[in-house]
Amino acid sequence: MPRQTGQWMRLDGVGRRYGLRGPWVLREVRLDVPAGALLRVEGANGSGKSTLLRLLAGIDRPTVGRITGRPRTAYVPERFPAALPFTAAGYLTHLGRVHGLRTAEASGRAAEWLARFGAAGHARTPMAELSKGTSQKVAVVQALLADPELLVLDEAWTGLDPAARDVLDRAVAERVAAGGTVVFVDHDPRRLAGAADGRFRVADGHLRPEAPDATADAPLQAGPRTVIEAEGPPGAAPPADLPGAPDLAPGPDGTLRLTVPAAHSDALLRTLLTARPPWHVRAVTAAQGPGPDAAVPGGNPRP
Ligand SMILES: Nc1ncnc2c1ncn2[C@@H]1O[C@H](COP(=O)(O)OP(=O)(O)OP(=O)(O)O)[C@@H](O)[C@H]1O
Repeated sequence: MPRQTGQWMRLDGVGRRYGLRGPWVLREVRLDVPAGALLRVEGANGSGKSTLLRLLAGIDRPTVGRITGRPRTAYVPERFPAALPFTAAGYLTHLGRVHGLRTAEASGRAAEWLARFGAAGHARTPMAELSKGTSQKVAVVQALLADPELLVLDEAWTGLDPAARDVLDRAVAERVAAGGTVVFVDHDPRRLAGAADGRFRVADGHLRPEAPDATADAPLQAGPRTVIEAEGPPGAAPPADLPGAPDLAPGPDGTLRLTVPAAHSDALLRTLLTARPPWHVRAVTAAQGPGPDAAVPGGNPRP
């Protein structure tokens, strides 16, 4: 997909209440959604996060106010309707066509994405027979299938196994790197920590910007670390100013192994994937063994 520039969606004076006399769940929401951004929405249970995401996804309308500038949008709902009369591949191909893909393209992409999420073996399983985790993979794949400009993820990682969560992290980084925008809610505060361009909190019906991602700060040099195996163009040095000051070491088959605090892994992935020319990410795994106290820093200085 060509890189998007300057495409915005705007929420202006948006309010939502359910029923004529229901309480206002959201009031006077004003939000500019820029192209090429990763935005996180936080808030207590029942504060209105899903309500906001449904408005952003375009599957619900504001009671008052205006939403302008709708990009091509895909959405992973908090609850995915699993009991649909399709096989997984049949459903995804159908959805791909709804998103404007030709049948062969839709079924090819469905197969690729199912394989990437480790669910290729379930392509022909009826949706109603899928496990919860596989059903969630299908929910995620239907949204990724057609390279949406705006991807709205409501707790999309919940129910995925760790490998699939990593795949989704990477897919999000790729979407943003390609100029798309991703808006997400997740109960895990470490989800894509350090990578978000903006954080917002829903409280008392209002949406307010939060301070820049505090989790990107130095204390997260301690804690879990992620190993990224990446392959660059032949003979190329790694991009300058790698986020998270990764430790660098040769990996298998001519790859470079970058070990970074987990909180910085998405920002690092994004830097690698958007390098010119881009680096290819071969594997992303959790680091084994002792943390950074025992590691020898050998990477770039922190930006
Ligand atoms: N379809 C609906 N009809 C009536 N009330 C609704 C509907 N959807 C949400 N609500 C109410 O709106 C409020 C906000 O709900 P919402 O699901 O948006 O919150 P949330 O922040 O996503 O919650 P959680 O973190 O528990 O998922 C709640 O009081 C909820 O009961």
